[in-house]
Amino acid sequence: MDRQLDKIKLFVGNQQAATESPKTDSSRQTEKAINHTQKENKSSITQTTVQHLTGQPLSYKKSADQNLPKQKDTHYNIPPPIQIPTYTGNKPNIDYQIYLFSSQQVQEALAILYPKISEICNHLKPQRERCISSYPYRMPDGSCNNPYTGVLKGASLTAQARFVDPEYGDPDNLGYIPRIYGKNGKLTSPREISNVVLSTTKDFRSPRSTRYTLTLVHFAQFVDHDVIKTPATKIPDSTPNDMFNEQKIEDCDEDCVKPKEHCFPFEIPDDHFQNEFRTKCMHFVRNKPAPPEWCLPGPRQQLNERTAFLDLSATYGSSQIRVDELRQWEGGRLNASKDDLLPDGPPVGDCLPDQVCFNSGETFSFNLEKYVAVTFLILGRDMAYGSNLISSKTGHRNSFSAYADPSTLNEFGAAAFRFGHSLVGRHTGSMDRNFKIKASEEMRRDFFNNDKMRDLNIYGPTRMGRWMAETLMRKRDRFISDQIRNHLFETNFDGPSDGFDLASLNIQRGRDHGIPGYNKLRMYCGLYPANVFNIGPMGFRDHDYETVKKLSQVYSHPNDVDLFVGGITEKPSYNGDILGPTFKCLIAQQFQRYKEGDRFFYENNFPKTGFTLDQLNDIKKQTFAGIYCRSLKLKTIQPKVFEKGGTNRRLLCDSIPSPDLNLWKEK
Ligand code: HEM
Ligand SMILES: [Ca+2]
Repeated sequence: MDRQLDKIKLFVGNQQAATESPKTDSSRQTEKAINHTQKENKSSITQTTVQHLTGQPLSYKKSADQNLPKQKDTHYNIPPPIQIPTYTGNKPNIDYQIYLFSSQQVQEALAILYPKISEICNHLKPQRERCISSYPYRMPDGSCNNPYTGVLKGASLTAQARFVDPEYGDPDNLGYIPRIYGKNGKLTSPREISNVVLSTTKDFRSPRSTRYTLTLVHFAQFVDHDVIKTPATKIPDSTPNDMFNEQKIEDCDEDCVKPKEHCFPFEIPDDHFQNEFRTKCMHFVRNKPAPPEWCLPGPRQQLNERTAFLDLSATYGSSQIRVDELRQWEGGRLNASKDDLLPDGPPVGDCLPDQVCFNSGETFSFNLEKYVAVTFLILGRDMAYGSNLISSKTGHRNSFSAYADPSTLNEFGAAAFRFGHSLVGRHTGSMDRNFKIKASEEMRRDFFNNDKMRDLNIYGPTRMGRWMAETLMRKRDRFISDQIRNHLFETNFDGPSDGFDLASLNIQRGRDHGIPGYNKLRMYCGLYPANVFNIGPMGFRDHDYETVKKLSQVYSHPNDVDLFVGGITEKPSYNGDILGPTFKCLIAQQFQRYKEGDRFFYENNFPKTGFTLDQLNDIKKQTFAGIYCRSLKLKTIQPKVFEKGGTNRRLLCDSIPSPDLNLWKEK
């Protein structure tokens, strides 16, 4: 560890620390390499990049000559599903093979040095672990999945990709200023948009789906946490001996007009948020900028802390350190507490100050997942087939392409896959073994609170699992439950609300990331953009009249409509579908990339890294219901847990297939 610290000090220019430490051959080599690169690279990094990368704030006041983001040529062609990476053109003259930093070093260095990315950018272009293409397993940080065209494709701590170029608010479109201007001036406050377009009332709440259960909602959330986690900007601790500590930024709600560096607060109109706890300005911290590809000048990008691959990194962690921490080191098992819950962890997780937090890669662990099943339901039959996402019933099928880029896309994480926020209801509940309600409470008491998971008498995973499998989710529509739209992270349960609004955060997050308007992404998908606020052929073809009227109250031009708002308010493509066409297109393309960009995708027939035919066919027999039975120790469950009704009646768990572990015995 000490040696690693020394190397990291070296990155920040702490020469004294570097000379005092005992040097190994490799650290000498690294030092030499860094000096060499510094010389080589000086000319290729412009002043603009450095300013951009250090996140220098500019005033948010619009200058007189500030032009609106330039409109690019519109096109109606459906783009090719996979973008060929452009790794050839601008590659600076650096021998990347020299940099054999481990993923741990990369993580530690990034943690210390943010937001001073410019300083590390030249040094950290790691060839993480040396790639051996015959190594049969995934690397914990996702590196080396593609040893042919990019060893870091899809790896944790790389920049999120994009469908289309970002549109920020500063004249050079570099991202000092988030997207704050629309066609006719400043964009409306996210909270106002949320109040007008996305709110429920006491008398009107989103209707329930007639088919899909809450298991689908929270499994989709689990998938989301496997493929993306975008870190917020934090202040590195200035104490020289405690460089690993980062401080959360807490005071972003002081000034909405001239916000502090890294802050992007938004105005709150006259509503119940204005009370003794809150000012007129909602706290919001910008997400961390990511080192751009090859450290070349370019607009601000955002990081992904998770591996983009569907590799259960939410359970196992996205780095070697996390994986090692979570293992029992006996019998190939993960750590667990005595009740088979996750093990207790340090008080740094997402839990209340007086609670014992759980320790996991992310969240409660399942062992074998069928991601494909859920994409099928979310995307609908047409899109799932069209995007090569359907698995055959038996047998191998190669889908890997060395040119596919599996990185999670910014528009997917900041907008499209947040569609799940519309499916969330109002309660957390539990059911007894007869699937009768045992208890239920408003969800607002449960944010960061793990009491219900630990309460094995009334709630606990088993009873909550039954409740999720039996309870229908809300329809995906423009109504977001007041539990997350007014009471997110609330602490003052009985007095005036001091909660957040998740819908506003989604809108503001899109602007923080420079996500262009809804129309831009429609055009990317080959769909007609809306030019006027009506539902005719020139207008919002995929919306209903009432919704378009509301959009026109808060946006002065259709091009201004935020992607999250435009997508979440679309009508479903077909009767019975969950999504409308725009989110369907973006999510389908993302999942196609996850599949085709993953050398370890379970159906691939590659010697050494693939499953044998018997193993694969056995995996294909498994269902999520089986995982429910075994993980939650259930007696009965319906065979399709994401759905309810029809012929999908509850069965004894004994009749649901279990994996044959003999197939995995080393011979
Ligand atoms: C009660 C349920 C949920 C709560 C309380 C919740 C809360 C949150 C919060 C607080 C954020 C960060 C907002 C920001 O500042 O940008 C977030 C992000 C996100 N949520 Fe949810 N969410 C829930 C359910 C879901 C579901 C069901 C899905 C998907 C099906 C989903 C998908 C996402 C995605 C993709 C992100 C972006 C993640 C990232 O970039 O790090 N969420 N959610
Ligand atoms: Ca992952």
